[in-house]
Amino acid sequence: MKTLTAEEMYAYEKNIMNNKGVPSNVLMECAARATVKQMKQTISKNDGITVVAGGGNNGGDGLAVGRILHNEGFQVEILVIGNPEHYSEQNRLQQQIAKKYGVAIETHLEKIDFTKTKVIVDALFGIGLSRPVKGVPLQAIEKINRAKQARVYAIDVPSGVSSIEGKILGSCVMADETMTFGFYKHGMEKEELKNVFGDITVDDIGFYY
Ligand SMILES: NC(=O)C1=CN([C@@H]2O[C@H](COP(=O)(O)OP(=O)(O)OC[C@H]3O[C@@H](n4cnc5c(N)ncnc54)[C@H](O)[C@@H]3O)[C@@H](O)[C@H]2O)[C@@H](O)CC1
Ligand SMILES: [K+]
Repeated sequence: MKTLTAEEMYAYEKNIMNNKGVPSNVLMECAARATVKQMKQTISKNDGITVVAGGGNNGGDGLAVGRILHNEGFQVEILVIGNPEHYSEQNRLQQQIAKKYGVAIETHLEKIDFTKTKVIVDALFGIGLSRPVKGVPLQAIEKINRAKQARVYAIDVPSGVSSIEGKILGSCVMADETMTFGFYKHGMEKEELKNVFGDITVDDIGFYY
């Protein structure tokens, strides 16, 4: 399996954005729609869906997934974790859109009941993870992993897996499925990490360089 490191993936995305003129939010919408399409093969309308989003663009993907599913009649709640001062531009935009469509956005981990939700979307960290997870994000990862009744969909990579080093940085989400974009990410080629990613689907999200 050919995999790309975070650095190679950022360079690829940058080329598409700068040299082909495809805006970041277009890539994000395509990534989100690809994720929703994959999820709809296994989820049903009665399933409660909890999106756990970070403050970066991986969180932006999660927010877009949550908003699309909400608009299609699914029961969705979104938790956004992170310092509001550090939300990425795309993350802010996705929060604004989701709110305007009436999606419930929570920012306190303790307000979310992980023991009942049937579906969890892990959008805490993607290829931007650069150090071991601590504090509230770590608590969120632990809560996700304890929710055995839920099917866990990781966006791009399970949070806690470093696509820079191709390994787990301390602790990570154990996903049932991982939806990744463009290329497989460093770490996915490793046999010993197979149960971290679950079933992996790669979607080209429609753009080539
Ligand atoms: N237009 C784009 O750039 C696209 C981005 N995509 C998504 O964007 C993701 C990458 O987004 P970002 O570059 O914003 O990065 P992430 O969303 O993966 O990470 C966000 C932030 O977390 C911080 N961080 C790193 N390690 C941390 C830790 N241990 N604890 C707390 N904070 C930590 C970093 O400073 C980073 O700014 C991809 O994985 C993919 O899901 C996709 O939407 C495809 C298009
Ligand atoms: K993730």
